[in-house]
Amino acid sequence: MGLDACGKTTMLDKLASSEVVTTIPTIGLNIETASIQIPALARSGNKQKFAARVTDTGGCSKVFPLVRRMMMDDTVSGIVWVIDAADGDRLAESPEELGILLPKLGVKDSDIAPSIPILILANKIDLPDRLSSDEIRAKFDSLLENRHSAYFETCFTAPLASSGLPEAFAWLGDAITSAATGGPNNSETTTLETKKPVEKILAEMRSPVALSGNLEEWLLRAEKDIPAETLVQKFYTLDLPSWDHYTHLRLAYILLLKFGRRQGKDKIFEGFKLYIDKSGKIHGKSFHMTMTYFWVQMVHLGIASMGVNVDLHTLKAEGTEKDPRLDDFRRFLMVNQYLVDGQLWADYYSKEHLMSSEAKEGVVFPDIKGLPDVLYTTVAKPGTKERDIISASRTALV
Ligand SMILES: Nc1nc2c(ncn2[C@@H]2O[C@H](COP(=O)(O)OP(=O)(O)OP(=O)(O)O)[C@@H](O)[C@H]2O)c(=O)[nH]1
Ligand SMILES: [Mg+2]
Repeated sequence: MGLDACGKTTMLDKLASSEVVTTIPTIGLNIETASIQIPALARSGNKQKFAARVTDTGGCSKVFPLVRRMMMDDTVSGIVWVIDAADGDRLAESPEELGILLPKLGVKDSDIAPSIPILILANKIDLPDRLSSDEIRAKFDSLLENRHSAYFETCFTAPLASSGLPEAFAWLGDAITSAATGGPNNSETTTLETKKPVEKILAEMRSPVALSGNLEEWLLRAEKDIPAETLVQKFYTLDLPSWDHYTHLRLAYILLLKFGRRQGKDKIFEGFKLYIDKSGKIHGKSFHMTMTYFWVQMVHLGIASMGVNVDLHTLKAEGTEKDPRLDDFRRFLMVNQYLVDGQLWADYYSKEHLMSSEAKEGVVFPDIKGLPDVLYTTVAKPGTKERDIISASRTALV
């Protein structure tokens, strides 16, 4: 459980099928239940499987009364509470909602350590504007005092092995077993610990194995995805099926090709800002100018790398037929595989620089290395990684 848009459905889809599928907000009383099996590490270090029946409730607090009722009738072995670590605006709301729920689980007196273990998952740690673990823990400390709980940092959009989930569910598995057998864990008070360092999760997310896993998922997704024009239409009617890195790149690809560099870039800036402000689906996020510019630049470079019939600076088609076509996103991904790395910005910008208010409100130059230049990319040998090509001259910010 957790507030809306924190990632519950993404997690469930991931655990149920081991692949991330497109999510739309789980609305109202749509309560989904699925069986999951997670490869987890037992406390002993041995590999084990965690199997469970899990219910995804949707984050809307209107469903909470129903959930509470369900929990009283049903057997609840453990609670997984998900937090959007990058949603600073709603961080206070999250423990409040959990606080409303906990007394309904049969334990009214908070100084009795309840036997139901609570797994707190701070999700979306891949996002640069995520809160620190200290900030998050501070909000939950008093609520979880004397309760059997643990805190883990996760990224549901990362491959399962590096998502932090196996370690987190290993803890939950042990905790549930101990609670059932009245073992030593039962009397354990709150242990808010990060079991896997964030740096490790982030490094693993960028490892060749993880990125090739992402690429495989994305290629499958691109094969079955809605047509480009439908996506654009949904973008303008504020009704996209998801708002993730894949969707951002696909929109940038389509808009740059459809309208050319200058107009396409403006449409991306204006459209993304409008979508974040008005769609009502994106909480706690505001438009980030430099980040958007960075990805526009990367997608522009990617299109240029396709060796196609367009002017490389303006992205205007030189022939009558546009090549590549708007629906060639799959080919675009195959040529520009490194773009599945949502942390690519970290090669160019330090987190402090990118997260400064100056960078959010206007475009700033990178502080680690210059952005690559379109012209350099076009002379690169096939197979050369874009990230290896460093432009000596700083790209004009237009
Ligand atoms: N960057 C990033 N995005 C994530 C992560 N986990 C989920 N998301 C995105 O967050 C958005 C919301 O995720 P959902 O799984 O729909 O959230 P939910 O909690 O089910 O939301 P409701 O159904 O509205 O309660 C989607 O666009 C996901 O792709 C993550 O670890 N990192
Ligand atoms: Mg959902």
